[in-house]
Amino acid sequence: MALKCASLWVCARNPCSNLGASDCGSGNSGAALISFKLDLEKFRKWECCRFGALTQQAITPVEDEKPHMPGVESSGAIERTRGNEPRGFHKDLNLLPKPLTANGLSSSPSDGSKVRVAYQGLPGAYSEAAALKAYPKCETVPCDQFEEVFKAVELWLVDKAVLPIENSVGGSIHRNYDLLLRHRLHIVGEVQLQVNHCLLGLPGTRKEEIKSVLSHPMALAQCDMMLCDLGVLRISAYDTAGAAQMVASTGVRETGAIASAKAAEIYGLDILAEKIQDDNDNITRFLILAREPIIPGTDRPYKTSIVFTLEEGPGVLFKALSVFALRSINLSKIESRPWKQHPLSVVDNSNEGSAKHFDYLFFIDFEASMAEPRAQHALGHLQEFARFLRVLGSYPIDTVL
Ligand SMILES: O=C(O)C(=O)C[C@]1(C(=O)O)C=C[C@@H](O)C=C1
Repeated sequence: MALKCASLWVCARNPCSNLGASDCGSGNSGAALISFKLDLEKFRKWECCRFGALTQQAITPVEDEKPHMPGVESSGAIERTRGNEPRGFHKDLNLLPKPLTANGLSSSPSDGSKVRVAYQGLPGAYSEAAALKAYPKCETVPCDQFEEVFKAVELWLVDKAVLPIENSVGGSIHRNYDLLLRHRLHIVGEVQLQVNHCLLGLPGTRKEEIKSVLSHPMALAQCDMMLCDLGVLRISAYDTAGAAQMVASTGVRETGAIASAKAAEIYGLDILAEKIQDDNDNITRFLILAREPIIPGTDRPYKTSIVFTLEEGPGVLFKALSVFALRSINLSKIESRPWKQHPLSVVDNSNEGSAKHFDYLFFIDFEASMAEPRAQHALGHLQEFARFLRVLGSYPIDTVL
């Protein structure tokens, strides 16, 4: 039976409606949210639970719908997209795709001929490279803000979104953890990307002339040592490619940008220094999001991402994590975020007065597929401690850099 699971939500103990709409979904009324007791049998059979207006519309079949699995089908995706122009070729910037803005979100969606993948930033951003690693033939759609990346998928303007979630040097991108919870998209894949930063400047500039450097805060943090050595002023930009474009358009020789070699090519800048990140192994992990979850298999290594909250009490987190240890399931990531709808608990202790505790959401990635009984049992067990539990996605691990 080929069932398509439109959404996999599990709300334990507290019904979703108690969490507030923004914790459970994207501003739709509580009626759009379904809470159900985790039924392992149904879970096993991938019983379908559908809700939300968007999922009722027909999906236009698209070419190359499956994420590209590096090493499984073909490789060299990013190189193929670089084109044949000689380095330094100065393209007409007006011909580049314009980022989506909140207004632009009302324009018509894909014609169905290609997978359209939204990302935050301008052409030449690392997020675009991540989209092309996952879908080598996709049409990439730049967006101004992360929020617009989510909206572009929710409003059917694109098929998928690519979102940076953590970096091996800079750590987690907290804003994107919060957005994952606020929206109802599903994680359908991940991309690990080696990020090699370059210092870019106007053509003919020498590195010693640079007095200030523009880039995304993550990129500035990843190149901290080099920036300290240069003794330059750091200026934040929305994305690395946007920083390169700004340097190209303002034409100030003393201002450089940290961005990719591809951004140098697109915006006609010189590469003044290469591989300037503090750690040579500078890897950013991106998530691929879609309106519908994929049906997980067991044919290759899978990862499952969940978010939950716990009751207050000694050892509760220890018990929650033990559900994975007991089944030899490896955890690859744990992140805690303030539970914004419920930031503080007041606990009355008659001897010592009342105490306030912060309430947290725990995001966990574990290395098992939801198609495996051990993963289903672990979540059934976790439900005994969790006040709220949601599966964000079960998807193939990206094993090729
Ligand atoms: O600015 C870009 O090029 C991005 O794709 C964003 C981003 C990030 O958010 O971490 C992605 C990869 C690098 O770690 C630096 C910046």
